[in-house]
Amino acid sequence: MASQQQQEGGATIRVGTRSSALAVVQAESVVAALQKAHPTLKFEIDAMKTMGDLDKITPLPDLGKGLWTSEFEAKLVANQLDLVVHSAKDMPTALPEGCVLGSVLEREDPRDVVIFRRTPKSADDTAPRDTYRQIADLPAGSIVGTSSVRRMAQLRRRYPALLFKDLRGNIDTRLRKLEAEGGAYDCIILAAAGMRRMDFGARISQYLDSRTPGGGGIMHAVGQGALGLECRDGDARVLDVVRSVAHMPTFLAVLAERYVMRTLEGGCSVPIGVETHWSDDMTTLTLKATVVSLDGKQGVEAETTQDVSTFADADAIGKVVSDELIAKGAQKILDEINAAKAAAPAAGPKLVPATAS
Ligand SMILES: NCc1[nH]cc(CCC(=O)O)c1CC(=O)O
Repeated sequence: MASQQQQEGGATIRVGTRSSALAVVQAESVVAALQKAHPTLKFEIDAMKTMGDLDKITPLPDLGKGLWTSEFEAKLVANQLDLVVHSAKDMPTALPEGCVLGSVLEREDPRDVVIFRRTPKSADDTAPRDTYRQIADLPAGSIVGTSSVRRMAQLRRRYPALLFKDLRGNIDTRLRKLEAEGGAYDCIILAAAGMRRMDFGARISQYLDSRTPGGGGIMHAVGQGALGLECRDGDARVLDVVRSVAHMPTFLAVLAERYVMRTLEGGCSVPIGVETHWSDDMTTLTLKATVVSLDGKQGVEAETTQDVSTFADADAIGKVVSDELIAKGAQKILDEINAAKAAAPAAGPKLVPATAS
C-alpha cells in the first residue's frame, strides 16, 4: 500500500489566520483536526493583522465587506498561503475569483449572549448590577454595548427603551470596557462561541435565541459559531485535505444561511438574523430568518423546514426563506437602510451621543 506520505506528499500547508487571540485559538484547533486526520502532512500557521484589526476607529459597518478577509485572499491567490481559517460569519457571501469555501467545521453554540456589568458605575451606585438575569430586567435607558446593527435592530424591536453604544475590539477588550470606570455600558452582547473558545463561558449571563423563553427572539449572524476554511479554487490537494474534516450538518446549515444573506445582499452591516435547527435524525433542516429596520420598528420573519442532504438542497431551502422574506417586505426595509446609508455614509449604530471610546 502506498504510504499516505506518498499520496499526500508535497509542501507544507500554509494556514493563514488573523492574529487576535480568538482567531489563533481557532486556527490552532483546525490545524489539530487536520493533523489528526493527516499525520504525515506538515502545517504552518501564519498569523497576521487585517484592516479590521488595525482600524479601531471607523464603525465596523463603514469599513465595508471583506475587512477581515481580503488581504488573506490576495495571499491565497498569489500562492503565499494554501488555506485560511475564518470565523464563517466574517466571510463575505461572494468570495473573490479564485477562492472557494472548501470546508466548514462543526459549529460551536451559534447564539448571541448577554454579559451584564458587575462593577458599580460610581461610589454611590448601589444598583446590584450583577443581579440582572435577563435583558428584559434592565430599566429604561440602560446602555447596551454592540457594534452590530443586526444585534441592535433586533434588540430595539423587542426592547424599545434600551439605548445602544458602539463597542469595538477583541473579546477581552470588550469585557474590559464593560467593567471600566464610569460605566459606559450596562451590558454587552457577544457571540457565545467566542466566549467559550476564550474560556470566558462563566461570564455569560443569558443566551439569546428565538426558541428559549426570555431569549428575546434574537437571531444570530449568518455563519456564527462555525469556522470556514477558504482555499484556492482548483487546489485539489488542499481541498481534499480540508474536506476530510468537514462537518456536513454545519456546512449545509451555513450554506443555507449564506444563501439568504447573498440573496438579500446583506454584508455584516445589514440586520439579517438567522437560525438553523436539524431534526434529531439529521435529515431535515429548519431555517428561520429575520430582517429588521435599524430603528426596530419594522421587521419580517420567515421559516421553512425541508429535507437537506446536498449543497443544492441547502441553496433550495435558502431560496424558499429568502423569497418568503422578500414577499413579506424585507427588500423594502433593506432599501430604506441603503438609502439612509447613501445619504449619511458615516452613520453607524450610535444611538447615544458619541463619546470618545
Ligand atoms: N464580529 C467579530 C466576531 N467574529 C466571530 C466572532 C465570534 C466567534 C464566532 O461567531 O464564530 C466575533 C465576536 C463576536 O461577535 O462576539
